Amino acid sequence: MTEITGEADHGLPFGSGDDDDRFHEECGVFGVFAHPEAAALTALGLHALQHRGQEAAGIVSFDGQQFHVERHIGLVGDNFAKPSVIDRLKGNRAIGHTRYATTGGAILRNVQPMFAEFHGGGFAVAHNGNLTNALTLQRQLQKRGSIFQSTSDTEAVIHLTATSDKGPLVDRFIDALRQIEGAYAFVTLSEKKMIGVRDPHGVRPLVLGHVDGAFVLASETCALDIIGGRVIRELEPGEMVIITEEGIESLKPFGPARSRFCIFEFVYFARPDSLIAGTSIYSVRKRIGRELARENPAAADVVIPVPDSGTPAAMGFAEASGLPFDLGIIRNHYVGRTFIQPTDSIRHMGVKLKHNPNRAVIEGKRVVLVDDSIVRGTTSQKIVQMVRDAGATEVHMRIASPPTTDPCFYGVDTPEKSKLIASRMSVEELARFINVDSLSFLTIDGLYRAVGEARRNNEMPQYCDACFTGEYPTRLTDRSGSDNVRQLNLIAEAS
Ligand SMILES: O=P(O)(O)OC[C@H]1O[C@H](OP(=O)(O)OP(=O)(O)O)[C@H](O)[C@@H]1O
Ligand SMILES: NC(=O)CC[C@H](N)C(=O)O
Ligand code: SF4
Ligand SMILES: [Mg+2]
Repeated sequence: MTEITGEADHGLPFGSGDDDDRFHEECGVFGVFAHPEAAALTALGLHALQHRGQEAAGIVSFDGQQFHVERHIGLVGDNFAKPSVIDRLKGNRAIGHTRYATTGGAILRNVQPMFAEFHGGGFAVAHNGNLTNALTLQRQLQKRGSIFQSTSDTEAVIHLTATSDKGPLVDRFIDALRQIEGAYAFVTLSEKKMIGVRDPHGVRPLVLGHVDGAFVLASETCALDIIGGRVIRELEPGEMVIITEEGIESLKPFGPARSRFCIFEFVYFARPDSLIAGTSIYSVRKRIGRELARENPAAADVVIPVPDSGTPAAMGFAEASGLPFDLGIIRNHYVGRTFIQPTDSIRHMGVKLKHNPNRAVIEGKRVVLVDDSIVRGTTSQKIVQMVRDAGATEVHMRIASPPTTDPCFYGVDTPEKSKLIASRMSVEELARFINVDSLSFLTIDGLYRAVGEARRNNEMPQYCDACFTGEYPTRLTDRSGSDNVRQLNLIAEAS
């Protein structure tokens, strides 16, 4: 996992430099406007969004005169639970962020919300997503004199907004958004406004809600639940909402684009108790498991999830196949992510620390193991060995998504293509590698069926599924440009 303090920032446009090659969470954004407990509610909202990013968290508030900024490496609960911290975040409006880095290392100066003093006032920005032309923009801006304070992609938006020749802040922000490519859900705070906006394809989620009559923006509905708030609706792809003392206004600043929401949110990222398009993620995951069982049945005695992420799909699998479901692997919840060090030997040990077999339900059984995805194959290899050592007579692995063959450039930290095991091996080779009696993945159409479509529309896919298909919904300018995108930063830095 990421070494947080004292880490040299590699400055790469993609990937945080994290040497643990999983599909990691992305980021969580939250904001509340015109509520006397704005900072406390934001801390709670971020706590509910902790699963989306555990490296760092930050809150920016505004008290009518001044902005207050608290940004920390580490978990929300470790940094924002103390009343003294919340007391420093004065004001009745606040925005917050939980980060898992995708561009720029996990160091303090990349922690969000980012904040800048513009001509005309302060501007704070919280971003979930990743820009695919950030490095290209950064170079152009630097040639024009911009001095970047971080190595995060998000900062380009601040410079583009600051240097725009348009008039009011909203127009300058829109001007900036029209120049960026990639995926984003932004929540911003200026002296008079809180703005929420989703990219034209709506790759990343953002919901609008309210609590005690105050407007709230959040990545997921679970962040509204924790504060006793209510969902109003999801922002539409390409929609911007502007919240002021006077109320709320909705704009569509971009041309028409097809919705391409991230299908992996259903598979893994979002919390199971969150709703997307009114449907619970938990129920979609169970449907995914049912599809998986229909497509890939297994002659076995028991269905066992790889916790936590494989659990709802395993329940669906058991239901559709008529096999008993049992907790054959117990997960230790006290193995924090930062506890696992980024060396190969200790990474393997990390998996052992996290999962332990429950021999009582495994011994002498033909086991179906269900997990949501195989990224590098480390988890599967270890878990299968564990289950065999605990006395399973056969092990059949069923994966609740198609093979992950391509990296995500939209806000999920993924290993490069060559490290994605499914891009290098056929299913048969992979089955041998992880040492199972059989291995199957859900088909892409099976996944689309589980999210409520008849099948994938191959001409115009309804979702972003690029990590399974290699078909990216936006340009990847930094990757295709002539510049060497892997140029390193000149400074190594400590937080
Ligand atoms: O093939 P690998 O590279 O080993 O990665 C795949 C595993 O990583 C994720 O789980 P993770 O352990 O990160 O978290 P979880 O507890 O939320 O499932 C995912 O759910 C798989 O179980
Ligand atoms: N995972 C994310 O959404 C990260 C947001 C942004 N790209 C960053 O690295 O800070
Ligand atoms: S590439 Fe995969 S993880 Fe990334 S946004 Fe698309 S579907 Fe989601
Ligand atoms: Mg998992």
